[in-house]
Amino acid sequence: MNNLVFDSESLNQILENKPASRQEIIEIYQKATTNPDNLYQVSQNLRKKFKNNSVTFSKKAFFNIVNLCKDTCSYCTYKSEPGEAKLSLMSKQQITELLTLAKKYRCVEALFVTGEQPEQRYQEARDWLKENGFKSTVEYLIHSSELALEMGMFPHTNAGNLNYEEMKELKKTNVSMGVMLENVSERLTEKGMPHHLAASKRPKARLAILENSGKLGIPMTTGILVGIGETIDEIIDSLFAIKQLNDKHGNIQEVILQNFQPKPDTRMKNEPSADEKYFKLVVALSRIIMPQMNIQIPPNLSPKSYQSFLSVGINDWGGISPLTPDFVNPEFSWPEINKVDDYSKKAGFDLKCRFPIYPEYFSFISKELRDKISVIEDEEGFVKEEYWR
Ligand SMILES: O=c1nc2n(C[C@H](O)[C@H](O)[C@H](O)CO)c3cc(O)ccc3cc-2c(=O)[nH]1
Ligand SMILES: C[C@H]1O[C@@H](n2cnc3c(N)ncnc32)[C@H](O)[C@@H]1O
Ligand code: MET
Ligand code: SF4
Repeated sequence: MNNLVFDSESLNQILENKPASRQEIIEIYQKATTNPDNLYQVSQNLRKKFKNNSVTFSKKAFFNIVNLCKDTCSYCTYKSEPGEAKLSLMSKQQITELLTLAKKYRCVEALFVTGEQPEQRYQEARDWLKENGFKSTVEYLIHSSELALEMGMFPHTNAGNLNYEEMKELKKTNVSMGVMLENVSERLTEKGMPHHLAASKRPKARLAILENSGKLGIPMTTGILVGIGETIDEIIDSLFAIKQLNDKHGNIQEVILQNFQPKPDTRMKNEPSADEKYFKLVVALSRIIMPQMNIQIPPNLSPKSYQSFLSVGINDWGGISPLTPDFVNPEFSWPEINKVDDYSKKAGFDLKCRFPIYPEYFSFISKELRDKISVIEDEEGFVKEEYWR
Protein backbone atom coordinates (compact mmCIF):
# COMPACT_ATOMS: atom_id res chain seq x y z
CA MET A 1 0.00 0.00 0.00
CA ASN A 2 1.35 3.43 -0.88
CA ASN A 3 1.02 6.73 0.90
CA LEU A 4 -2.13 7.59 -0.99
CA VAL A 5 -4.18 5.56 1.45
CA PHE A 6 -3.23 8.05 4.09
CA ASP A 7 -4.49 10.98 2.08
CA SER A 8 -8.08 11.69 3.11
CA GLU A 9 -9.30 12.31 -0.41
CA SER A 10 -7.96 9.01 -1.68
CA LEU A 11 -9.35 7.30 1.37
CA ASN A 12 -12.73 8.73 0.53
CA GLN A 13 -12.41 7.44 -2.98
CA ILE A 14 -11.57 3.96 -1.82
CA LEU A 15 -14.70 3.95 0.27
CA GLU A 16 -16.87 5.36 -2.52
CA ASN A 17 -15.93 2.53 -4.83
CA LYS A 18 -15.75 -0.47 -2.54
CA PRO A 19 -15.61 -1.27 1.15
CA ALA A 20 -12.15 -1.16 2.70
CA SER A 21 -10.45 -4.56 2.98
CA ARG A 22 -8.96 -6.00 6.17
CA GLN A 23 -5.45 -5.29 4.92
CA GLU A 24 -6.33 -1.70 4.01
CA ILE A 25 -7.82 -1.14 7.43
CA ILE A 26 -4.68 -2.46 9.15
CA GLU A 27 -2.54 -0.08 7.13
CA ILE A 28 -4.89 2.83 7.70
CA TYR A 29 -4.63 2.11 11.42
CA GLN A 30 -0.86 1.91 11.39
CA LYS A 31 -0.57 5.23 9.62
CA ALA A 32 -3.15 6.86 11.84
CA THR A 33 -1.17 6.03 14.97
CA THR A 34 1.33 8.74 13.97
CA ASN A 35 -1.19 11.14 12.45
CA PRO A 36 -4.87 10.35 12.94
CA ASP A 37 -6.27 13.53 11.37
CA ASN A 38 -6.95 12.13 7.91
CA LEU A 39 -8.66 9.08 9.32
CA TYR A 40 -10.81 11.24 11.59
CA GLN A 41 -11.67 13.51 8.69
CA VAL A 42 -12.92 10.58 6.66
CA SER A 43 -14.85 8.99 9.51
CA GLN A 44 -16.45 12.33 10.27
CA ASN A 45 -17.43 12.81 6.63
CA LEU A 46 -19.01 9.35 6.50
CA ARG A 47 -20.83 10.03 9.71
CA LYS A 48 -22.22 13.29 8.29
CA LYS A 49 -23.12 11.64 5.01
CA PHE A 50 -25.14 8.81 6.53
CA LYS A 51 -26.34 10.23 9.84
CA ASN A 52 -26.69 13.97 9.15
CA ASN A 53 -26.39 16.20 12.16
CA SER A 54 -28.32 13.98 14.55
CA VAL A 55 -27.08 12.13 17.56
CA THR A 56 -29.46 9.80 19.33
CA PHE A 57 -29.94 8.28 22.75
CA SER A 58 -32.46 6.02 24.42
CA LYS A 59 -34.11 7.15 27.63
CA LYS A 60 -33.97 4.00 29.67
CA ALA A 61 -34.26 2.34 33.02
CA PHE A 62 -31.80 -0.47 33.78
CA PHE A 63 -33.49 -3.56 35.26
CA ASN A 64 -30.88 -5.64 37.02
CA ILE A 65 -33.16 -8.68 36.97
CA VAL A 66 -30.66 -11.22 38.32
CA ASN A 67 -26.90 -10.83 38.56
CA LEU A 68 -25.97 -14.37 39.47
CA CYS A 69 -24.01 -15.76 36.54
CA LYS A 70 -22.59 -19.17 35.69
CA ASP A 71 -19.63 -17.52 33.91
CA THR A 72 -16.81 -15.32 35.18
CA CYS A 73 -15.35 -12.65 32.92
CA SER A 74 -12.20 -11.13 34.42
CA TYR A 75 -13.44 -7.58 33.86
CA CYS A 76 -16.95 -7.92 35.24
CA THR A 77 -18.19 -6.40 38.48
CA TYR A 78 -21.84 -6.85 37.54
CA LYS A 79 -21.79 -10.53 38.47
CA SER A 80 -22.62 -11.22 42.13
CA GLU A 81 -22.21 -14.22 44.39
CA PRO A 82 -24.97 -15.27 46.80
CA GLY A 83 -24.79 -13.31 50.04
CA GLU A 84 -23.02 -10.27 48.57
CA ALA A 85 -24.53 -6.84 49.18
CA LYS A 86 -24.82 -6.21 45.46
CA LEU A 87 -26.85 -9.39 44.82
CA SER A 88 -29.96 -8.59 42.80
CA LEU A 89 -32.90 -10.95 42.49
CA MET A 90 -35.74 -8.66 41.47
CA SER A 91 -39.20 -9.72 42.59
CA LYS A 92 -42.26 -9.18 40.44
CA GLN A 93 -43.22 -6.37 42.77
CA GLN A 94 -39.83 -4.67 42.46
CA ILE A 95 -40.07 -4.89 38.70
CA THR A 96 -43.53 -3.33 38.74
CA GLU A 97 -42.33 -0.60 41.10
CA LEU A 98 -39.36 0.27 38.91
CA LEU A 99 -41.55 0.26 35.81
CA THR A 100 -43.92 2.67 37.55
CA LEU A 101 -41.07 4.97 38.51
CA ALA A 102 -39.50 4.75 35.05
CA LYS A 103 -42.82 5.75 33.54
CA LYS A 104 -42.93 8.80 35.85
CA TYR A 105 -39.48 9.78 34.60
CA ARG A 106 -40.79 9.39 31.03
CA CYS A 107 -38.42 6.58 30.15
CA VAL A 108 -39.02 4.81 26.84
CA GLU A 109 -36.74 1.76 27.16
CA ALA A 110 -36.81 -0.98 29.77
CA LEU A 111 -33.34 -2.57 29.59
CA PHE A 112 -33.48 -6.09 31.05
CA VAL A 113 -30.09 -7.51 31.99
CA THR A 114 -29.18 -10.83 33.61
CA GLY A 115 -26.14 -12.95 34.27
CA GLU A 116 -25.56 -16.04 32.16
CA GLN A 117 -28.00 -18.93 32.89
CA PRO A 118 -28.03 -18.24 36.64
CA GLU A 119 -30.35 -21.14 37.50
CA GLN A 120 -27.92 -23.60 36.01
CA ARG A 121 -25.37 -22.89 38.69
CA TYR A 122 -27.11 -21.40 41.74
CA GLN A 123 -29.76 -22.85 44.04
CA GLU A 124 -30.53 -19.24 45.05
CA ALA A 125 -31.58 -18.51 41.49
CA ARG A 126 -33.75 -21.62 41.33
CA ASP A 127 -35.44 -20.64 44.61
CA TRP A 128 -36.00 -17.09 43.37
CA LEU A 129 -37.65 -18.35 40.19
CA LYS A 130 -39.87 -20.69 42.17
CA GLU A 131 -40.92 -17.96 44.62
CA ASN A 132 -41.98 -15.77 41.74
CA GLY A 133 -43.72 -18.58 39.90
CA PHE A 134 -41.39 -19.18 36.96
CA LYS A 135 -39.55 -22.21 35.59
CA SER A 136 -36.65 -20.30 34.04
CA THR A 137 -35.01 -16.88 33.85
CA VAL A 138 -36.19 -16.58 30.26
CA GLU A 139 -39.78 -17.23 31.32
CA TYR A 140 -39.35 -14.43 33.84
CA LEU A 141 -37.92 -12.13 31.15
CA ILE A 142 -40.90 -12.87 28.92
CA HIS A 143 -43.24 -11.92 31.76
CA SER A 144 -41.26 -8.76 32.60
CA SER A 145 -41.28 -7.72 28.95
CA GLU A 146 -45.05 -8.06 28.83
CA LEU A 147 -45.37 -5.90 31.95
CA ALA A 148 -43.14 -3.21 30.42
CA LEU A 149 -45.20 -3.12 27.24
CA GLU A 150 -48.43 -2.88 29.23
CA MET A 151 -47.02 0.17 30.97
CA GLY A 152 -46.02 1.82 27.73
CA MET A 153 -42.33 1.08 27.78
CA PHE A 154 -40.33 -0.85 25.20
CA PRO A 155 -38.28 -3.84 26.33
CA HIS A 156 -34.72 -4.48 25.14
CA THR A 157 -33.25 -7.65 26.66
CA ASN A 158 -29.57 -8.46 27.03
CA ALA A 159 -29.43 -11.79 28.85
CA GLY A 160 -26.32 -13.17 27.17
CA ASN A 161 -26.48 -16.40 25.21
CA LEU A 162 -30.12 -17.26 24.66
CA ASN A 163 -30.98 -20.10 22.31
CA TYR A 164 -33.08 -19.86 19.15
CA GLU A 165 -36.38 -20.80 20.78
CA GLU A 166 -35.81 -18.39 23.67
CA MET A 167 -35.06 -15.53 21.32
CA LYS A 168 -38.05 -16.41 19.21
CA GLU A 169 -40.28 -16.08 22.27
CA LEU A 170 -38.72 -12.78 23.34
CA LYS A 171 -39.10 -11.35 19.85
CA LYS A 172 -42.85 -11.17 20.49
CA THR A 173 -42.43 -8.43 23.08
CA ASN A 174 -38.91 -7.05 22.63
CA VAL A 175 -38.52 -4.44 19.92
CA SER A 176 -34.80 -5.20 19.86
CA MET A 177 -32.30 -7.31 21.76
CA GLY A 178 -28.61 -7.22 22.54
CA VAL A 179 -25.61 -9.42 22.99
CA MET A 180 -22.07 -8.09 22.93
CA LEU A 181 -19.68 -10.06 20.75
CA GLU A 182 -16.95 -8.57 23.00
CA ASN A 183 -14.23 -9.89 20.72
CA VAL A 184 -13.95 -12.65 18.15
CA SER A 185 -10.52 -13.73 19.41
CA GLU A 186 -10.08 -17.33 20.61
CA ARG A 187 -6.86 -16.19 22.27
CA LEU A 188 -8.86 -14.17 24.81
CA THR A 189 -10.46 -17.42 26.02
CA GLU A 190 -7.11 -19.04 26.87
CA LYS A 191 -5.80 -19.52 30.39
CA GLY A 192 -5.04 -16.19 32.06
CA MET A 193 -7.18 -14.28 29.56
CA PRO A 194 -10.45 -12.44 30.33
CA HIS A 195 -12.83 -15.01 28.83
CA HIS A 196 -11.11 -18.15 30.11
CA LEU A 197 -13.84 -18.88 32.65
CA ALA A 198 -16.73 -17.71 30.47
CA ALA A 199 -17.96 -20.40 28.10
CA SER A 200 -20.64 -18.06 26.78
CA LYS A 201 -17.96 -15.66 25.50
CA ARG A 202 -16.38 -18.20 23.18
CA PRO A 203 -16.47 -16.48 19.83
CA LYS A 204 -18.21 -19.43 18.14
CA ALA A 205 -20.99 -19.34 20.73
CA ARG A 206 -21.53 -15.58 20.45
CA LEU A 207 -21.43 -15.64 16.66
CA ALA A 208 -24.01 -18.43 16.67
CA ILE A 209 -26.34 -16.31 18.82
CA LEU A 210 -25.95 -13.38 16.44
CA GLU A 211 -26.51 -15.69 13.50
CA ASN A 212 -29.75 -16.89 15.11
CA SER A 213 -30.85 -13.31 15.70
CA GLY A 214 -30.33 -12.76 11.98
CA LYS A 215 -32.42 -15.80 11.05
CA LEU A 216 -35.16 -14.55 13.37
CA GLY A 217 -34.97 -10.99 12.01
CA ILE A 218 -34.48 -9.43 15.41
CA PRO A 219 -33.07 -5.89 15.38
CA MET A 220 -29.87 -6.56 17.24
CA THR A 221 -27.39 -4.56 19.24
CA THR A 222 -23.91 -5.94 19.51
CA GLY A 223 -20.47 -4.58 20.04
CA ILE A 224 -16.93 -4.84 21.20
CA LEU A 225 -15.32 -4.36 24.58
CA VAL A 226 -12.18 -2.35 23.88
CA GLY A 227 -9.04 -2.54 26.04
CA ILE A 228 -9.19 -6.06 27.52
CA GLY A 229 -5.79 -7.16 26.28
CA GLU A 230 -6.70 -7.61 22.64
CA THR A 231 -4.54 -6.64 19.66
CA ILE A 232 -5.69 -4.18 17.02
CA ASP A 233 -5.88 -7.06 14.55
CA GLU A 234 -8.33 -8.79 16.86
CA ILE A 235 -10.42 -5.62 17.03
CA ILE A 236 -10.42 -5.36 13.26
CA ASP A 237 -11.35 -9.03 12.88
CA SER A 238 -14.21 -8.51 15.35
CA LEU A 239 -15.51 -5.52 13.40
CA PHE A 240 -15.35 -7.50 10.16
CA ALA A 241 -17.16 -10.41 11.81
CA ILE A 242 -19.99 -8.05 12.74
CA LYS A 243 -20.00 -6.54 9.28
CA GLN A 244 -20.19 -9.99 7.70
CA LEU A 245 -23.14 -11.00 9.85
CA ASN A 246 -24.90 -7.80 8.94
CA ASP A 247 -24.14 -8.18 5.24
CA LYS A 248 -25.84 -11.59 5.46
CA HIS A 249 -28.90 -10.79 7.56
CA GLY A 250 -29.15 -7.00 7.75
CA ASN A 251 -30.36 -7.07 11.35
CA ILE A 252 -27.45 -5.49 13.25
CA GLN A 253 -28.90 -2.13 14.14
CA GLU A 254 -26.03 -0.75 16.18
CA VAL A 255 -22.49 -1.46 17.29
CA ILE A 256 -21.53 -0.46 20.82
CA LEU A 257 -17.88 0.36 21.39
CA GLN A 258 -17.46 -0.04 25.10
CA ASN A 259 -14.18 1.10 26.65
CA PHE A 260 -12.92 -1.16 29.43
CA GLN A 261 -12.77 0.37 32.91
CA PRO A 262 -11.07 -1.65 35.66
CA LYS A 263 -13.11 -2.69 38.68
CA PRO A 264 -11.57 -3.09 42.15
CA ASP A 265 -13.27 -6.42 42.89
CA THR A 266 -12.21 -8.17 39.68
CA ARG A 267 -9.18 -10.03 38.38
CA MET A 268 -8.43 -7.15 36.01
CA LYS A 269 -8.41 -4.54 38.77
CA ASN A 270 -4.82 -3.48 38.06
CA GLU A 271 -5.17 -3.26 34.30
CA PRO A 272 -5.32 0.24 32.81
CA SER A 273 -8.58 1.50 31.34
CA ALA A 274 -8.75 1.63 27.56
CA ASP A 275 -6.43 4.33 26.23
CA GLU A 276 -8.50 7.18 24.81
CA LYS A 277 -6.40 7.72 21.68
CA TYR A 278 -6.55 4.01 20.87
CA PHE A 279 -10.27 3.95 21.61
CA LYS A 280 -10.88 6.86 19.23
CA LEU A 281 -8.97 5.13 16.46
CA VAL A 282 -11.17 2.07 16.99
CA VAL A 283 -14.26 4.27 16.72
CA ALA A 284 -13.03 5.83 13.49
CA LEU A 285 -12.12 2.43 12.01
CA SER A 286 -15.58 1.12 12.87
CA ARG A 287 -17.11 3.97 10.90
CA ILE A 288 -15.05 3.27 7.82
CA ILE A 289 -15.60 -0.50 8.03
CA MET A 290 -19.37 -0.02 8.41
CA PRO A 291 -20.14 3.46 7.03
CA GLN A 292 -23.92 3.22 7.52
CA MET A 293 -23.97 1.52 10.91
CA ASN A 294 -25.24 3.18 14.06
CA ILE A 295 -22.17 3.48 16.24
CA GLN A 296 -22.48 4.04 19.95
CA ILE A 297 -20.18 4.92 22.80
CA PRO A 298 -21.55 5.21 26.34
CA PRO A 299 -21.01 8.80 27.49
CA ASN A 300 -20.63 7.85 31.15
CA LEU A 301 -17.44 5.89 30.41
CA SER A 302 -15.73 8.98 28.92
CA PRO A 303 -17.15 11.60 31.29
CA LYS A 304 -14.70 14.37 30.41
CA SER A 305 -14.50 13.91 26.69
CA TYR A 306 -17.53 12.09 25.32
CA GLN A 307 -18.54 14.98 23.09
CA SER A 308 -15.23 14.77 21.23
CA PHE A 309 -16.28 11.34 19.92
CA LEU A 310 -18.89 13.05 17.75
CA SER A 311 -16.10 14.18 15.47
CA VAL A 312 -14.58 10.73 15.01
CA GLY A 313 -17.66 8.87 13.88
CA ILE A 314 -20.24 8.02 16.54
CA ASN A 315 -23.93 8.86 16.17
CA ASP A 316 -25.46 7.41 19.34
CA TRP A 317 -25.05 7.67 23.11
CA GLY A 318 -26.92 4.49 23.95
CA GLY A 319 -29.21 4.19 26.90
CA ILE A 320 -29.12 7.03 29.41
CA SER A 321 -31.00 6.52 32.61
CA PRO A 322 -32.37 9.40 34.66
CA LEU A 323 -33.03 7.07 37.59
CA THR A 324 -31.04 3.83 37.71
CA PRO A 325 -27.27 3.30 37.91
CA ASP A 326 -25.27 1.57 35.19
CA PHE A 327 -24.93 -1.71 37.05
CA VAL A 328 -22.12 -2.79 34.73
CA ASN A 329 -20.07 0.35 35.51
CA PRO A 330 -21.57 1.47 38.81
CA GLU A 331 -18.82 4.01 39.55
CA PHE A 332 -19.74 5.98 36.42
CA SER A 333 -23.01 7.86 36.82
CA TRP A 334 -25.01 8.87 33.76
CA PRO A 335 -24.63 12.44 32.61
CA GLU A 336 -27.80 14.51 32.83
CA ILE A 337 -29.73 14.35 29.58
CA ASN A 338 -29.81 18.17 29.52
CA LYS A 339 -26.01 18.27 29.66
CA VAL A 340 -25.70 15.75 26.86
CA ASP A 341 -28.15 17.90 24.92
CA ASP A 342 -26.05 21.04 25.54
CA TYR A 343 -22.75 19.40 24.64
CA SER A 344 -24.21 17.83 21.51
CA LYS A 345 -25.65 21.21 20.43
CA LYS A 346 -22.34 22.98 21.05
CA ALA A 347 -20.64 20.41 18.82
CA GLY A 348 -23.25 21.09 16.12
CA PHE A 349 -25.56 18.11 16.60
CA ASP A 350 -29.26 17.71 17.41
CA LEU A 351 -30.01 15.28 20.20
CA LYS A 352 -32.91 12.96 19.45
CA CYS A 353 -34.55 10.38 21.65
CA ARG A 354 -34.88 7.05 19.88
CA PHE A 355 -36.67 3.86 20.73
CA PRO A 356 -34.47 0.87 21.64
CA ILE A 357 -35.08 -0.08 18.00
CA TYR A 358 -33.81 2.42 15.40
CA PRO A 359 -36.31 3.77 12.84
CA GLU A 360 -34.58 1.96 9.95
CA TYR A 361 -35.63 -1.36 11.52
CA PHE A 362 -39.31 -0.70 12.21
CA SER A 363 -40.26 -3.10 9.41
CA PHE A 364 -38.62 -5.98 11.36
CA ILE A 365 -41.18 -6.04 14.18
CA SER A 366 -44.75 -7.26 14.46
CA LYS A 367 -47.68 -5.00 13.65
CA GLU A 368 -48.67 -5.09 17.29
CA LEU A 369 -45.35 -3.65 18.43
CA ARG A 370 -45.15 -1.29 15.48
CA ASP A 371 -48.58 0.16 16.38
CA LYS A 372 -47.43 0.83 19.95
CA ILE A 373 -44.48 2.84 18.65
CA SER A 374 -46.51 4.84 16.17
CA VAL A 375 -48.53 6.43 18.96
CA ILE A 376 -45.54 8.43 20.22
CA GLU A 377 -43.20 8.69 17.23
CA ASP A 378 -42.44 11.83 15.23
CA GLU A 379 -42.12 12.10 11.41
CA GLU A 380 -38.58 10.69 11.52
CA GLY A 381 -39.37 7.73 13.75
CA PHE A 382 -37.92 9.21 16.93
CA VAL A 383 -39.78 9.75 20.19
CA LYS A 384 -41.88 12.93 20.08
CA GLU A 385 -40.24 15.59 22.23
CA GLU A 386 -43.31 16.01 24.41
CA TYR A 387 -42.99 12.37 25.51
CA TRP A 388 -39.48 12.56 26.90
CA ARG A 389 -38.44 16.20 27.57
O1 LIG B 1 -26.51 1.21 30.75
C1 LIG B 1 -25.97 0.35 30.08
N1 LIG B 1 -26.58 -0.09 28.98
C2 LIG B 1 -26.05 -1.07 28.27
N2 LIG B 1 -26.69 -1.57 27.15
C3 LIG B 1 -27.86 -0.87 26.64
C4 LIG B 1 -27.57 0.16 25.59
O2 LIG B 1 -26.85 1.21 26.17
C5 LIG B 1 -28.84 0.69 24.93
O3 LIG B 1 -29.70 1.20 25.89
C6 LIG B 1 -29.57 -0.36 24.15
O4 LIG B 1 -28.68 -1.03 23.37
C7 LIG B 1 -30.70 0.25 23.32
O5 LIG B 1 -30.49 0.16 21.98
C8 LIG B 1 -26.24 -2.71 26.51
C9 LIG B 1 -26.98 -3.30 25.51
C10 LIG B 1 -26.53 -4.44 24.93
O6 LIG B 1 -27.28 -5.02 24.01
C11 LIG B 1 -25.32 -5.01 25.29
C12 LIG B 1 -24.56 -4.41 26.28
C13 LIG B 1 -25.01 -3.27 26.91
C14 LIG B 1 -24.28 -2.70 27.95
C15 LIG B 1 -24.82 -1.65 28.66
C16 LIG B 1 -24.17 -1.11 29.81
O7 LIG B 1 -23.09 -1.51 30.19
N3 LIG B 1 -24.77 -0.12 30.48
C1 LIG C 1 -22.92 -5.66 29.41
C2 LIG C 1 -21.61 -5.39 28.79
O1 LIG C 1 -20.82 -4.53 29.58
C3 LIG C 1 -19.49 -4.67 29.22
N1 LIG C 1 -18.61 -4.65 30.39
C4 LIG C 1 -18.45 -5.58 31.35
N2 LIG C 1 -17.50 -5.23 32.22
C5 LIG C 1 -17.02 -4.03 31.82
C6 LIG C 1 -15.98 -3.16 32.31
N3 LIG C 1 -15.24 -3.46 33.37
N4 LIG C 1 -15.75 -2.01 31.65
C7 LIG C 1 -16.48 -1.71 30.55
N5 LIG C 1 -17.48 -2.49 30.06
C8 LIG C 1 -17.73 -3.64 30.67
C9 LIG C 1 -19.37 -5.96 28.44
O2 LIG C 1 -19.17 -5.64 27.09
C10 LIG C 1 -20.71 -6.61 28.64
O3 LIG C 1 -21.14 -7.40 27.57
C1 MET D 1 -23.04 -7.64 32.47
S1 MET D 1 -23.09 -8.69 31.15
C2 MET D 1 -24.81 -8.84 30.88
C3 MET D 1 -25.23 -9.77 29.84
C4 MET D 1 -24.54 -11.10 29.74
N1 MET D 1 -24.22 -11.67 30.99
C5 MET D 1 -23.32 -10.96 28.87
O1 MET D 1 -22.21 -10.93 29.34
O2 MET D 1 -23.48 -10.84 27.68
S1 SF4 E 1 -19.97 -9.98 31.68
FE1 SF4 E 1 -21.94 -11.09 31.67
S2 SF4 E 1 -21.26 -13.25 31.34
FE2 SF4 E 1 -19.43 -12.14 32.00
S3 SF4 E 1 -19.37 -12.44 34.24
FE3 SF4 E 1 -20.43 -10.51 33.82
S4 SF4 E 1 -22.59 -11.07 33.84
FE4 SF4 E 1 -21.43 -12.95 33.56
